[in-house]
Amino acid sequence: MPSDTSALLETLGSLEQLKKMTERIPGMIFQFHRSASGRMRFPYLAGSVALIRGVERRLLADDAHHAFDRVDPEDFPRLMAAIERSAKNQTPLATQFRLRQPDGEVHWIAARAQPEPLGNGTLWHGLMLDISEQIAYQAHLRELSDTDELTGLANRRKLMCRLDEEISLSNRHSTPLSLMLIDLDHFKRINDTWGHLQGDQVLTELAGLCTDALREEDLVARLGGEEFAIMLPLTPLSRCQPLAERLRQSIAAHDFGITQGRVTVSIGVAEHRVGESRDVLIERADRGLYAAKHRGRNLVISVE
Ligand SMILES: Nc1nc2c(ncn2[C@@H]2O[C@H](COP(=O)(O)OP(=O)(O)OP(=O)(O)O)[C@@H](O)[C@H]2O)c(=O)[nH]1
Repeated sequence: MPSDTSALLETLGSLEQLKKMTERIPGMIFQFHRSASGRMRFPYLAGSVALIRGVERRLLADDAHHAFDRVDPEDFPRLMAAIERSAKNQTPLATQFRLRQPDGEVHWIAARAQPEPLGNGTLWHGLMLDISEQIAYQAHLRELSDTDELTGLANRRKLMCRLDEEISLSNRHSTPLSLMLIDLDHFKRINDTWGHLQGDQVLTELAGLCTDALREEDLVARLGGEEFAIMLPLTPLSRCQPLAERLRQSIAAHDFGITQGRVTVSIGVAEHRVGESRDVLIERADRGLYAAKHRGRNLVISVE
């Protein structure tokens, strides 16, 4: 066989191998072009068809909007800004966005690409990867780090974050925001009499009672030990006080599986004052709680 024929066969072989490989990679390699007039297209696109299902590649070679139309509207401006920045500064494009599939399924895509200035615009060479699993895993980790293991309620960290958000809304719009601090009475005695496992059961049931008593917008959290907190957005003290009172009564009446009436709580309540810091709000609610304990427990005390 003449050597130029064998070289040609070798080249065809490696092209075939390259084609096979790009079809099997769990993502896409691409060239993306944006002209000086803003026209966008994918002159080259190879890889997993699952990434942009239902859009013909030859259409994308002519107009990238067939793919961009699928980008979540919340992510679209960020994606365009990243492209603009990369073209302007000639720095690598690195971004992620949600892409909707024809069946409504949403995938998170990470795109990385190197820009190359051309006379009539910019050509990027890059790859896209489906990172939905990593994003879901990160969300799961975040959920774990925000959750109290025993009761499944939000933990202190989560409460503090949400309080900061709600306080800033309350400051901006002068909307009411209330906070209850709840502490089990003589919980040590419950543990000592019935054992730690039964104590845990009481904490879990109490968490359920608090959650059942409130609206979805309210946040019930376990601060640690036998102390809980409830944040009530858009709720003034005049509404929070009777809610706390009702909750106190329902807990005192609940059968926890140990002698009825043995489980009670003390509750301190305070309403956020515009401009007040998170710590001061907590400190005022805590003062109410302390007073409730001091005056004999199984009480709700509001601090004006
Ligand atoms: N079962 C169980 N007990 C806990 C947990 N965390 C803290 N405790 C117990 O909660 C009890 C809290 O006791 P204290 O701080 O003395 O308060 P108290 O007995 O509730 O008394 P007052 O608050 O003054 O009414 C301690 O016995 C802790 O061991 C937990 O996760 N599970």
